[in-house]
Amino acid sequence: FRRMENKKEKTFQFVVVGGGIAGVTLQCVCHVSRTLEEFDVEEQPSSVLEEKFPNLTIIHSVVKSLHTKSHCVETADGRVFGYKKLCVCSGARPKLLTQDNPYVLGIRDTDSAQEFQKRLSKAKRIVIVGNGGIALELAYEVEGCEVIWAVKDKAIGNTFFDAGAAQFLIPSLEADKPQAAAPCKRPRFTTEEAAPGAYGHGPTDSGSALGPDWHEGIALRGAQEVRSCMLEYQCEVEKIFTCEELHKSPEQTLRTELGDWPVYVRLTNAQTFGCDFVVSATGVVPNTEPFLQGNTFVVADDGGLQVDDHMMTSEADVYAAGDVCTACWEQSPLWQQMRLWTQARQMGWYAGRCMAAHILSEPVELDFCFELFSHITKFFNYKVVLLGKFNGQGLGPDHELLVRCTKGQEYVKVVLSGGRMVGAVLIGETDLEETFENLILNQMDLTPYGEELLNPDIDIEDYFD
Ligand SMILES: Cc1cc2nc3c(=O)[nH]c(=O)nc-3n(C[C@H](O)[C@H](O)[C@H](O)COP(=O)(O)OP(=O)(O)OC[C@H]3O[C@@H](n4cnc5c(N)ncnc54)[C@H](O)[C@@H]3O)c2cc1C
Ligand SMILES: NC(=O)C1=CN([C@@H]2O[C@H](COP(=O)(O)OP(=O)(O)OC[C@H]3O[C@@H](n4cnc5c(N)ncnc54)[C@H](OP(=O)(O)O)[C@@H]3O)[C@@H](O)[C@H]2O)C=CC1
Repeated sequence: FRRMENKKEKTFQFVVVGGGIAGVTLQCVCHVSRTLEEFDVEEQPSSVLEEKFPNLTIIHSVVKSLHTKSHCVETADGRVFGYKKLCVCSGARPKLLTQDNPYVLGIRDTDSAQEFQKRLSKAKRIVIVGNGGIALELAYEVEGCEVIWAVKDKAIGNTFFDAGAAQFLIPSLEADKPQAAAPCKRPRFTTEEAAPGAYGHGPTDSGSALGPDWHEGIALRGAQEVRSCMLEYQCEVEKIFTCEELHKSPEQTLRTELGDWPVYVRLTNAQTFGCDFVVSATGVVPNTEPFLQGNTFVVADDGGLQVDDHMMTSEADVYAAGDVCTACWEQSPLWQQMRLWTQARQMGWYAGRCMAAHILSEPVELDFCFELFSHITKFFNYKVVLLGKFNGQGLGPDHELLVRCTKGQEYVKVVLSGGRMVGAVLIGETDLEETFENLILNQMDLTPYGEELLNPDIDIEDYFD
């Protein structure tokens, strides 16, 4: 304890670990409705930020260890900084199918996206494993390459929607893609030359996570003329093996059938595919190791640091926000945590408010943004809005669904519980997000409207105005 005390170079009121939330600048927050927001994110040189905020000091180094008892952090270059309040925003890293296999890639930050792009440019066939955000994006975006997409479930996109929505989206995988859209106006991410030991090049080995439109600035093109996507449903990876291993196999016919590839993937449905490489799009693990070791943080089942309704961890004066934490407060019946940019921003902002309020001994209430889950994104070139318990999460059989679908145009699903709207999935330009958000928030009894609620001839926005 005394050794650390003596080593402290300086003690700050607030210390934030991680440049995802702390280091990005919100340039333009555009409120789509009360809880839905779209925003641009711009990476800026730290000198610009320090000039703009004279109370801010940016230290380019990996935090190697945290000493909660002596309230200090030690960086990879041996510097020690004290804190009054600390917020851990160290994000997450891909939960890969297998570690240290050069043929298995994960995508998280600019470096890993560039590595993927480089490998893809020479690839004729890739296997994508996973059924969440990254797999959905890649299966649609990758051009000039044969894609085998292995999913555990009966339908695509299980983390974001149900089988009905998946069915609506599937034709887009098979169809020719629309002409390239107008270039996206959001600023692109670039990798700055970082000092040795700075995050992204040090022991944590990863930069900040990518976000919306990450693939629009880079060509995701393989070495074939055409693209194709073949889906393998309800299967997992049984084994990944190299061509050397295959050649040792006594089964001559298998070797001939599979052809020559650098790597092979055997799935649990007894299918084996050769490919140039495998993308493991199988979720994330919160970045708590190794720098939080030696403390007594209470960790949730998903590996995140448990935080309460003031974003406080189990260690005194240590807060956490974003992908690294797991929300363990009594949650609103209409909200759930998902490791998304939107929630990382909201949590970071709210943690900052709580830290300041605690220093000033002021009360602070759980922010309104945690009342209702809302996410706006794009899949297969469709706008996708998810509200509340959009997949009937945690509702058991006690809920009703209303669906309206126009092929190639829109998919609207409403989740009702006890006659009240508790969730919705809106795909396409439905223009319903604001009205539905209000109906979910005000919990109006919608029983009298029955299926008319989704009658396309009724201007619902006008009706409930
Ligand atoms: C390919 C991809 C596409 C995505 N698309 C979307 C999307 O369209 N919409 C959406 O809402 N979300 C999206 N996400 C998810 C979103 O990017 C994350 O949820 C969000 O960025 C998490 O923010 P964060 O600040 O918690 O973590 P991160 O952005 O990962 O930031 C953590 C930071 O901490 C630093 N760090 C870690 N350990 C240390 C240490 N010991 N010392 C110092 N620094 C450290 C890291 O270098 C990093 O800079 C996407 C993610 C990926 C990978
Ligand atoms: N547009 C957006 O909003 C986007 C958001 N993101 C975010 O970025 C992060 C990383 O994305 P991603 O990696 O796609 O993570 P996700 O959590 O979105 O999806 C992971 C998927 O992999 C499945 N899975 C987990 N383990 C295995 C396994 N061993 N074998 C086969 N499948 C497995 C999961 O199934 P199960 O759920 O059953 O465990 C789930 O379908 C996520 O937080 C995601 O939300 C990423 C891209 C776009």
